[in-house]
This record gives sequence, C-alpha cells and structure tokens, in this order.
Amino acid sequence: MKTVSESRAFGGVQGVYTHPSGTCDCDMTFGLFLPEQAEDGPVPLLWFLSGLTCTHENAMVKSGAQRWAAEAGIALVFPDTSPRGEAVPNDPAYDLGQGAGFYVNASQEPWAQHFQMWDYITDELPNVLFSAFPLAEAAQAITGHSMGGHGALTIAMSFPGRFRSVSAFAPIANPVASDWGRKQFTAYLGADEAAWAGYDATLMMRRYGFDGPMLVDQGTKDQFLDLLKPEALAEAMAARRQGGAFRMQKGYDHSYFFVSTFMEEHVAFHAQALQG
Ligand SMILES: N[C@@H](CCC(=O)N[C@@H](CS)C(=O)NCC(=O)O)C(=O)O
Repeated sequence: MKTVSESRAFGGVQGVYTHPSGTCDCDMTFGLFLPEQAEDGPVPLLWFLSGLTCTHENAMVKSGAQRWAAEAGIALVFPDTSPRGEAVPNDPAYDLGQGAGFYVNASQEPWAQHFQMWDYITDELPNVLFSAFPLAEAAQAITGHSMGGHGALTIAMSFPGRFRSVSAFAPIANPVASDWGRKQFTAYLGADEAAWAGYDATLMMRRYGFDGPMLVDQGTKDQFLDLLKPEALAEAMAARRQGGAFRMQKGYDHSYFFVSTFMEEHVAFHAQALQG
C-alpha cells in the first residue's frame, strides 16, 4: 500500500492511499479519515459509498463528514466507485463502466475481469483496512449516496451482524425497475434477472430487511426521483416494519449540498449504534 497524502483535519488525519487490488485486477485508491482517538487504539468505522461519476474524492471533500466523525471518534472510509486505469474497460456513458461499478460482481464480458466491486468492498478492502489501521472490526456502520446508497443498503442487508446501522442519501432504491439499474445489471450480470435480485434494496427489504436501525433521506426536488424509486423502498420498509426512518426532505435536490446538510444527523445516528 502506498500513501498518496496525509493531512491533519479536525484533530485527526485525512489520508489517501492506493493499493494493488487482486479482486479488481488494478490499483485502487481510497480515502480514510482517522479521528484523534485512533492514536489511543481501535476506533469504530463508518463506510461511505459514493455515487455515479464519483471517485474516492467527492464525498471526502464535499460531504463535510469529518467534523462530525471527529467529534464522535469514528473513522470514515471513502472507497472508489469502480476499478480504474487504461487497461480497465469503459463506456462513453457516465453511468456505465469507470465511475459506475454499481457495487456488483460482474459476470459478463468485457467487465468481469475488473468490475468486482461487491467483493472489493465486502472482502478485500476490509482486509486491507483492518490489517493496516487502528479500526475496530466489531464496530462498523455503512452509508452512501445514490448508487452508493444502493451499495450501502444491499451490502448491509447481505451481511447480518456486520454493520450495526445503515443509512442512505437518495439511494437508487429499486434498480431492477429503473434505467439506473436495468441497463447496468444487463451489462454486468447478463439478461437473466434472477441474478439481479441480490443487488436490489427494495426486493431485499421485502424479503428480509436489516437487523438494525436504518435511516434514509431523500430530497423532494431531486432531479433523479424517477430513477431512484424512493416510494418502492419506503413501502417495503413499512410493510417489513423495518426499524428506523424514511424521510422526504422538502426542497432538496440530489447534490452534495443535500448530503452535507444531513450528514451531521447521519453520523450521530451511526454513532449511537456504534457506541451503544
Ligand atoms: N453527471 C450526471 C449526474 C451524476 C450525478 O449526479 N452523480 C452524483 C451521484 S449519483 C454525484 O455525486 N456526482 C458528483 C458530485 O456531485 O460531486 C448527469 O449529468 O446526469
């Protein structure tokens, strides 16, 4: 692993690191914020998965999460959203290929060799993080924005007991019923929709839900509402009697102004679960 940069932030350290990834068969970059409390021993970890077109950098510089994580003594990891590099396939569209990994394990050509983001986020990157940094593996929570909200919700529901809490900002909530989902799942997973079900938060909520608190925020003026399908997830949460809340936030759009507005509440929500 190589250190790209380390900068003092809110009494802690905001680092950027690269490492060779066997899972994605390329070098991968991530941001990690360690609060001051990490100098004294392992601290809880909050994952932030980002959305379409993002790298590790967008949420790291625009979400404002570090101030609240520093106060709560929680580390933040900002992974990239896809494999990268000249050898990695891409697509001219912003919502397929590099920057649009959709947190799935691709089985189709030309994507399968590199686009293994599910295994990267749930297996390889945790191993890198817990062996190299003072992080408490037993105290993890996960959140994300848009495509990253889809990733956070589906990963949290797939690993009962791993994450104490899950939240999402404007998640792609029902990708099997959306053009933000059907196009990418066809490309990455193939036309057989049976292979898609384990990557859809609404279908997973209908079937089993999350074994802890869940918080979802969605702006009412989000320009992508028709693609995000928030009503499907809200209905599934109500039917499941899922603990937590689905909140429609009046007037907010899809941008990081929306994310940063509610970040303090999301970090406090996770801090309660992580420290309880
Ligand atoms: N570029 C796309 C929109 C992509 C987009 O809004 N991406 C969101 C996540 S889904 C994001 O976080 N963008 C990067 C940023 O705002 O820093 C478009 O023009 O339609």
